[in-house]
Amino acid sequence: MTASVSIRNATKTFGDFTALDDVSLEIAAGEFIVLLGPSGCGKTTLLSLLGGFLSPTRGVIEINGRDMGSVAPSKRPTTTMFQDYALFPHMTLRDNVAFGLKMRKVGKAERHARAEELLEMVGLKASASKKPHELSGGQRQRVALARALAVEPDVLLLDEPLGALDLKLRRQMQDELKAIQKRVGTTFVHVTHDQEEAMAIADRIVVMNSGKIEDVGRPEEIYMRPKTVFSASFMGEVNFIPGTVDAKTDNGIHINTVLGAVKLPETALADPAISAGQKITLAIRPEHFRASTGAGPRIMLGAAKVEDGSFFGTHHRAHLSPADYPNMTITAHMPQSAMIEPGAWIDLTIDPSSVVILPGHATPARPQETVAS
Ligand SMILES: Nc1ncnc2c1ncn2[C@@H]1O[C@H](COP(=O)(O)OP(=O)(O)OP(=O)(O)O)[C@@H](O)[C@H]1O
Repeated sequence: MTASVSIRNATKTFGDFTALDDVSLEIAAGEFIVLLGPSGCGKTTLLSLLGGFLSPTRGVIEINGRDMGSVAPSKRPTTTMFQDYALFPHMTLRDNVAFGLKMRKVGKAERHARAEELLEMVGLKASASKKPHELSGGQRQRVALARALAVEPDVLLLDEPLGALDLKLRRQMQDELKAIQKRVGTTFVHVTHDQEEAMAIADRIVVMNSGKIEDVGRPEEIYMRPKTVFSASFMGEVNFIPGTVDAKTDNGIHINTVLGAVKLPETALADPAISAGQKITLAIRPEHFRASTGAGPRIMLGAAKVEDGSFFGTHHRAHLSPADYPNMTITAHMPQSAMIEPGAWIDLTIDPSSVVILPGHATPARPQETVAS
């Protein structure tokens, strides 16, 4: 009913193009893994290697410790649910869900009982005798999920299964998908380019870029402690401040930035190997700025001028230009009570524990908007 997955040094080339480049990943039995990344980063290629629709050019795929190298897709303990989960239009929902069991020669009474059980789980038992055209998009998607689970795969592979749904339904289905996964305990590997979806459903998110894994972690780890500039910018909004490591001491990491010198705790390093003299980027989420001094440890980033601001109820969202580097735009969430008027000057401070020191320089000085739709 559930299985661990081991991907070791998997590479997939198409001619001289490398779609997947030396990817390794361990997935625990019963985990909900989300492969997240922009179009063309290799998510579907990786899923296809797991399902057996593609063979790796190099590397090994194991499911529950068994090498899948010579195992055909139909013989693998996996089922793939594609975005265009075509249900059979002439069949009832019951027969759609029972179809895989029929192919496996399971008797009618047993497969119908199992189909009804699964339809009940997805909230559609009362509609078992309906045909797919009588359903909404979300309901059809639930039938497709029940159908995929009917054959009891150890690993369910989902390729943008919610991509065809409108935003509201998609959010609702994300909650349902997560609840169902926890109930059945099957290992889910789910592909999406929607970072909110990844945050909502994943036990762990795998951030991919140009055929490589950039970052792996729980949603809060990826958001709060990203490992790379790409990962930080793909997951929500972030400000990048370029700098250089001046010195690493027992007392902290001394950094020169375009906004002045700062000292940060060692825990701020995304990679402990970052060393003195190296180019780095400070990543700061908009909600981690403070408008002025207050309780607790903080570092000053100097004065900044308010360019514009909007009131969001819980906070102001302001665009600021630092006095020391006016070409940079910083996006900051300021308290409700802050005086956010264009032209006003405020002191920018941050809690040092919220800053991440990333290796390398990010090219844009402007904050990265969320990439996902
Ligand atoms: N059969 C193929 N032949 C040649 N190139 C391919 C083939 N399949 C995929 N690619 C290329 O490999 C890269 C990765 O494709 P893949 O479908 O894995 O991306 P993806 O991350 O799933 O993107 P999307 O979100 O758009 O589906 C792309 O540049 C794609 O054009």
